[in-house]
Amino acid sequence: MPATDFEFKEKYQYQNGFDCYFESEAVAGALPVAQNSPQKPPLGLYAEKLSGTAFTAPRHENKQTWLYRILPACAHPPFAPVSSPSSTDKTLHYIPNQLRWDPFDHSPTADFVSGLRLIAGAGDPALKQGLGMYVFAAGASMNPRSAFYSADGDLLLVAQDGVLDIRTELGWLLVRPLEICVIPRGVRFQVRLPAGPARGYALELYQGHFALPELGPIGSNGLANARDFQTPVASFDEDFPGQDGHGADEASGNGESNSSNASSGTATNGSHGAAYTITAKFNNSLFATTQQHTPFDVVAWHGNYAPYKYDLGRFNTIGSVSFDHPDPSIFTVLSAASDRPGTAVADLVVFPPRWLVGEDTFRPPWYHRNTMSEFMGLITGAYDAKRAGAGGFVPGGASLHNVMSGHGPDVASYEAARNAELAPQKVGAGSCAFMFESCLMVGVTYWGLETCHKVQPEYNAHSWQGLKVHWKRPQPAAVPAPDAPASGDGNI
Ligand SMILES: O=C(O)Cc1cc(O)ccc1O
Ligand SMILES: [Fe+2]
Repeated sequence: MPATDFEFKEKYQYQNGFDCYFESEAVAGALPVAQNSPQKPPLGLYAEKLSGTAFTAPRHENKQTWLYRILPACAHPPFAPVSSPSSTDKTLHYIPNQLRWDPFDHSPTADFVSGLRLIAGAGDPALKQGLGMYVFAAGASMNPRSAFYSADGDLLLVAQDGVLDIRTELGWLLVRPLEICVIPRGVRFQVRLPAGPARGYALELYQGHFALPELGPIGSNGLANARDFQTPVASFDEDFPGQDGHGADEASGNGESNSSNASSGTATNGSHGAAYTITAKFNNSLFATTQQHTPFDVVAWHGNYAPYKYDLGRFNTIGSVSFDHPDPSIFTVLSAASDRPGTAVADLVVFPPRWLVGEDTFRPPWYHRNTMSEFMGLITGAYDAKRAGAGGFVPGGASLHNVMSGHGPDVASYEAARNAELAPQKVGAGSCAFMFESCLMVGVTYWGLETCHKVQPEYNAHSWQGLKVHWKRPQPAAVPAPDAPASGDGNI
């Protein structure tokens, strides 16, 4: 059901900034003053610390959030394994072929968790190394009495089709196509679909966290600006069957009541009955437990380990205004560093609408082989240098150009760009492609190679087998006289 204006304002409130130390309380006075863990936290809440880095990580990397909640997260029976395709299909197959996928199917029945498919990855969540690349397709909201978290890593979601209404322990995020969000490792969340089926891409970062890329000589603004990242405000439910939450020394907060969630409201008695299911992704297997109380009971929080969203339309695109096609690193939105400076385990790169003005320049991406692997998706529109339409690079589809796998414009794009008149040209109007780029070699799951039935077998043949030979053997030239002037073939 679409949110009314009133619901919209109440529910989706954000704090602006990237990697800030935020604080938010849904009930005034819920945050303790000048300390984190008083003997009795305000309003009878429990204090719970959520660590995103080792306690002793350097201050500039340290990430943690203090949650003030009605019951701590540990209050649940043991988890039990859940059989699911994602728990079994995690063997990665390493092949050098260029791969492209037709748009992945929508799913009428799956919710976000059952509709999340590992397509490719590298490393090992148990070692906290590497990353997973996913597509998701959901036709149903998650049960309002359910929550999901991943112990494997921070989850970056790229909405491609449909709207994601995401309830997290720390508040609500509305994520629409052309927006992305990051849910940190461990944060429990629930995905609802207020506008029908949703489809998108996800990257799970098994190590470290995303940061904004260095700007170097660009200066202090540009690319994704820090103030455009948005983190939710605290929001909570009260549903604690069999518990009297109104002890003599405790005040009851006014829970934010969400009209689309039958379980929410201000009731603190056991009238609802049904249990909440918590599903955990742990070493790429799913486990579930049930508990009688809502997991969305965080009344206040403070810290710098929190979900956030970003509208890709706010990206400040920078490019060459003289000649040559620059490296795509100028399009980096977020970057997760490896141990080597400047070498990312995962970059999120976008290709937004932009002007191309390069003189005497082959304007599309050059042919190249990259020591990094490149997984690309298309949110909307068309990508320059790749065929659009059926059998091409299509919204909702994907491509993978692995370590040192050659790629570049297809024949038609090459010939067109080679002969194009080089007037200023706007490319990608109304379109947005993105890339997950990684320094790691990426393996593909059986689902990605076979079960999804989306691999385009003719991708290489249709793209590059027809490339023409333009080579012309030079005729022997007269040797220039030793006192002839320099050619002066610079750009001035
Ligand atoms: O391969 C691709 O399409 C992505 C890409 C784009 C670009 O502008 C330069 C290099 C690159 O890998
Ligand atoms: Fe590339």
